[in-house]
Amino acid sequence: MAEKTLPQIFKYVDQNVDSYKKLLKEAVAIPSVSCDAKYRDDCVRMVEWTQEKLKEVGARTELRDVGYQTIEGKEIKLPPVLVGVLGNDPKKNTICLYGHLDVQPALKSDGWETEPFELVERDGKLYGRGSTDDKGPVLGWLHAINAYKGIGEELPVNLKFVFECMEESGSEGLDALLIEKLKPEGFFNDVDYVCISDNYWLGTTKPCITYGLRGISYYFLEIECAKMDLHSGVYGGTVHEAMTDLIYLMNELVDKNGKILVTGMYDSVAPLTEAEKRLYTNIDFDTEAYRKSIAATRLAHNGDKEQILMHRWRYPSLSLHGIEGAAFQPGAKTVIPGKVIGKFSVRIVPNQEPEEVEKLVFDFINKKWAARGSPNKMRITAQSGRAWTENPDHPHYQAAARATRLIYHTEPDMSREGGSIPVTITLQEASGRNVLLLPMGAGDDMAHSQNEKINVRNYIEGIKLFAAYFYEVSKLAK
Ligand SMILES: NCC(=O)N[C@@H](Cc1c[nH]cn1)C(=O)O
Ligand SMILES: [Zn+2]
Ligand SMILES: [Zn+2]
Repeated sequence: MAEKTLPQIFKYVDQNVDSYKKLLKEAVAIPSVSCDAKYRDDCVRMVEWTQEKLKEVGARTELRDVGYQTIEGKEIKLPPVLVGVLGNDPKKNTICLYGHLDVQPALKSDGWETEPFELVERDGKLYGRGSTDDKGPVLGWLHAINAYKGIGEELPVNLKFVFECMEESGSEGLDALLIEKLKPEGFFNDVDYVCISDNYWLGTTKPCITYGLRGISYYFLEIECAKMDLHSGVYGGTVHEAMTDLIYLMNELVDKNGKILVTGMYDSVAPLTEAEKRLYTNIDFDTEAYRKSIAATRLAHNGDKEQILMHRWRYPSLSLHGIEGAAFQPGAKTVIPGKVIGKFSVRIVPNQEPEEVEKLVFDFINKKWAARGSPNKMRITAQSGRAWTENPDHPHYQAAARATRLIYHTEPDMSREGGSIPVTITLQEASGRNVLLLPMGAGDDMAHSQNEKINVRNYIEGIKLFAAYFYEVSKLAK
């Protein structure tokens, strides 16, 4: 590949900004919300739409069936997984790219300034659900491939794709597809590296490359006191209320400083070594900017940088997410909910196994429930995914760092991330190869939140970064 290829690609990308925005607008307009069965057809539509785009860049694609999920006793078909292959030159390195096409729910009434499923450009930012998590990055890969084609240059690597539409809901069916089908079929045989772009820079100016993720153990805690909702003027004072029991249990889980109260939760957390402790000192992270960007009054751990990073990356945290069945709509509704489902999760960390964490939480809740002596019905279920870490001293990381320096003219931080991408460790095990997370978006993109956005700069420079990453990986020894 000629010396001037990358500069030509960068120029091509700059000339095609409008078409990249247009495609992201189309993708965001498909409300592929995976956690709500009523959007299941949109999830399928999103997978099929992406399949067409993958075909347009020349990939061989197939939609793999991953069966059904059970929601409230009903069997619902899971969206298919989009699997693709582009190139099979044995002289070239092969990268397996993973991304997800589903999104978290969003309603304008949640507090969005504009319609969440309509991509809107304002002040150099593209607002819309999925813009940064993860539709922008997935399209970024396709645009980077297209840019090579656009300047008439052969792609310097072979690519394999795994794009799913259930990541935000525990990646149901994906592990089985990878381990029981794709691996035995030889899909990973020629894979040399795995790359995922589904996380963010730590701050807003400095790029990073990510070598660790927390896992997640998500709980549904259901309490039922009656077969229907009740008038509190008629039944209040005469029944043991489900909501009262639920609030009691949820309040037992974590203290006001965020310390998890579930017995044994910290026992198997990997011990902090002196060498690891030193790593946090050099990370470029402005806790005050982080605090201000969310308008929080005060951060935990007195806002100490090292402690904040450690509690995002290497210690478990427990969050209370919501209560299904509670009267959350505006207005003074005087109902006693008949059944409520409390939702909370534990972000789990290296050395903690999901089964072990689930047992600790179940035992703790059962003990508290027995002590409460409530006559109501209680049920707790969980879905979990493991934590992941990788060796950042690998040539793969050096290649990604060279690509990043070329685009952003600065040394990227080697970071870990507090969020979870359950399939990462499965891809690491199935391929036996080095896995790397190459984020496109910035730390203030507000994924999962109101007014999710991606900066135009991150989207466009991210496309160039992906193209440069292909080039750098192509130079690694076979
Ligand atoms: N971008 C990754 C991401 O947001 N992952 C989710 C995964 C999830 C959601 N529910 C269960 N797992 C996350 O919340 O980290
Ligand atoms: Zn994501
Ligand atoms: Zn997400």
